[in-house]
Amino acid sequence: MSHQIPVPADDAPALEATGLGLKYRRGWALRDCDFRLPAGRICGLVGPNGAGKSTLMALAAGLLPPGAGSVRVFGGAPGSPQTRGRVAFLGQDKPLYPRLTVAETLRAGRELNPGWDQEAAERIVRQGDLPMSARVAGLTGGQRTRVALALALGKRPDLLMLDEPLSDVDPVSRQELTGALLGEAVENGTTVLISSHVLAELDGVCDYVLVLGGGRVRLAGDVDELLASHRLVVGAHEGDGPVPALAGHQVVELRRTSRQATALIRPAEGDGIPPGEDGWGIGDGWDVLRPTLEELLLCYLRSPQAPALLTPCARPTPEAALR
Ligand SMILES: Nc1ncnc2c1ncn2[C@@H]1O[C@H](COP(=O)(O)OP(=O)(O)OP(=O)(O)O)[C@@H](O)[C@H]1O
Repeated sequence: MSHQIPVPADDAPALEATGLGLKYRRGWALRDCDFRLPAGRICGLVGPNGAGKSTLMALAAGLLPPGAGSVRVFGGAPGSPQTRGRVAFLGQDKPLYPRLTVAETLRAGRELNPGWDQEAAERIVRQGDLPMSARVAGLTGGQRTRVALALALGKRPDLLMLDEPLSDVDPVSRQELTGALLGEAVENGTTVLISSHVLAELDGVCDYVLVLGGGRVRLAGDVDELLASHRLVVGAHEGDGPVPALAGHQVVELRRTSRQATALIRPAEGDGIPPGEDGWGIGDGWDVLRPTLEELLLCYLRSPQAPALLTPCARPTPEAALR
């Protein structure tokens, strides 16, 4: 089926939040969140339980009104007629009608969504060997997830938000579905925001990350820029005192054994990337390694006190703050 990809009138980011917050009775679920997700990126949303990931997605989907600040979706208000058709959100509960068959579920998707892509939706269902005639009520949790994903992709959204979508899917199907999802996203220029606790699965998949902790943004930006502006350093060091080799750097995390210290560091000032691979000035006897995305994320998750870092493309524009 032909589908015209809506081209934004300007280069509005897929998501832009300024001072975004939401408070429940027990306290702030999300607070003072500033970040920007440019269109076309595959962004991993990471954080410990209760960090605010689902809350952020619900706000961006227009399911909850912000308690403070704002979030814009392609420059518009979440849930508004301007943005509703461009966004698909798959929450953790994956609501489907149990009495409908898979075919009837996809037909409902077609009737409700003007830009419906039947081929894409059927492809996802068929790859799981799911009979179109099967009733949703008789499907396993993983099979329901597949149907829910087919519905979300069939909508051909410009922004696809997936809240731990594959938690009940077996490892082989998980890998296959991730590949299919990304294939569709890259082909259509879809922006994807995907939350997951499986950090290894985000490596090689995401080109952007957003890390939340305690309802606040801890880390946000382009994966290559973030990896380039951090180093894992490993060297001999005894005792609990300061590690002289790390002076002049921002230490995100420092772990010690009796004879060795391992640290994730970044430049002390701003977000500058030291010039060249040997520009870190750590000194002889230390291994200076580029971290993997999983290592970088784990270090930030283990060190909630580390100062937040947003790469330049992840910072909201000054105009956004005035809206
Ligand atoms: N409906 C609600 N009523 C009251 N508090 C809520 C509600 N939903 C979420 N919260 C609280 O808001 C905070 C953020 O929750 P949220 O579900 O957004 O976190 P999360 O990062 O998605 O967690 P998880 O990884 O466990 O899914 C938590 O402290 C949670 O207890």
